[in-house]
Amino acid sequence: MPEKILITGGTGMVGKNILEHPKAQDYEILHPSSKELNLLSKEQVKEYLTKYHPDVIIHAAGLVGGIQANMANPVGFLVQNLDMARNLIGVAYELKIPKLLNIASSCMYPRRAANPLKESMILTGELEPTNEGYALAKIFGTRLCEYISKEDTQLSYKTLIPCNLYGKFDKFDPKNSHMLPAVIRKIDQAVQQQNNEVEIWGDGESRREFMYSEDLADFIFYAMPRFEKLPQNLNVGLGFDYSINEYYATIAKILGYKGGFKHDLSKPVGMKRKLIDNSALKNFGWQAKTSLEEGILKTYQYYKTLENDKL
Ligand SMILES: NC(=O)C1=CN([C@@H]2O[C@H](COP(=O)(O)OP(=O)(O)OC[C@H]3O[C@@H](n4cnc5c(N)ncnc54)[C@H](OP(=O)(O)O)[C@@H]3O)[C@@H](O)[C@H]2O)C=CC1
Ligand SMILES: C[C@H]1O[C@H](OP(=O)(O)OP(=O)(O)OC[C@H]2O[C@@H](n3cnc4c(=O)[nH]c(N)nc43)[C@H](O)[C@@H]2O)[C@@H](O)[C@@H](O)C1=O
Repeated sequence: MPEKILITGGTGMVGKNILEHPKAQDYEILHPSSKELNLLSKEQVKEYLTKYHPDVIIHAAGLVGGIQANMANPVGFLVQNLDMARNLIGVAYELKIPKLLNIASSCMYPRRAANPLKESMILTGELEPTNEGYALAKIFGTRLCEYISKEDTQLSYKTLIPCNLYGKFDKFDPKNSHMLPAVIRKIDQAVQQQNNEVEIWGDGESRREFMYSEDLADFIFYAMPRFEKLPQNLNVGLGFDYSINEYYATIAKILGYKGGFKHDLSKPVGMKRKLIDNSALKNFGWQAKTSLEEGILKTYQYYKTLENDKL
């Protein structure tokens, strides 16, 4: 019998990349949308998990957005993400679901911690204010998994800490999107409209580590048969980063934009740098395969398939 996996967030970017991965066929996968299973309702979570009792849960659901969405709605980002984690992880624990993989984020590292950010640095300092609510919820889920795995050794609840992600099924609208899809949209529009100036938020000197989402899906299927060996908390990133200016320049090259750039210093910039340490990931025996250029091209091709009303 194949292992039965429940994926939350199966309609999102990470979830869809997991479901599209060739190794998904080796498992029986349940992937309810939020309409079928609203994680904000403890009753629904209990009913669903009691009915289906999966062997593994991959928690990839959340309220997710870029810096501006986080700043505009800190209450939602804190409360919804915390409630989803509390209901899902809490009920899984009550029902003794054996394995759970919680997806956190590099946002939960302290804003002033030295880079590269090691797993041991969680809760060692003040958080970045632009996404503090979201980070607190992610820390809550991460610690809850740690406590459960310690308290009941029959249960193995682990956390992955990905860097920024991008790829197919990303969000491209300027209010909610992360930097990379936002820039693909901006530069594509400039090319289409023959504009010669694109605006960069901030001075462009901040640095980010962006991994192609398909690579995270690949890591998850690498980790599944090795679940017991997976560290309690594991950074999943590339081991290198680029400045925001470099991302704009690379996207411009791939999309054929020849115009200039202007920095808007009134826009939020967030963390100066959040490069995660990938030594434990390397020891675990995996590394990302997609180059930035290849990932941008594939994401751009996906973007061009979207109808205007889906942007
Ligand atoms: N994108 C990124 O850069 C990064 C993401 N992460 C983490 O990865 C995970 C996935 O992110 P990503 O795929 O980008 O996010 P998306 O915004 O693309 O997808 C979010 C998913 O969460 C689901 N969801 C939202 N609210 C609920 C709810 N109340 N009940 C059930 N499901 C709900 C949505 O379902 P529906 O559509 O049916 O409402 C959707 O499937 C998140 O935990 C995120 O924090 C970590 C680091 C970086
Ligand atoms: C992974 C992590 O990602 C989020 O944090 P973030 O990395 O700060 O978010 P971001 O991708 O939106 O921005 C990255 C950088 O890029 C700069 N930037 C330039 N120009 C644009 C631009 O046009 N749009 C955006 N959004 N940013 C821009 C922007 O000023 C910033 O310096 C968390 O909220 C949270 O969601 C989370 O988990």
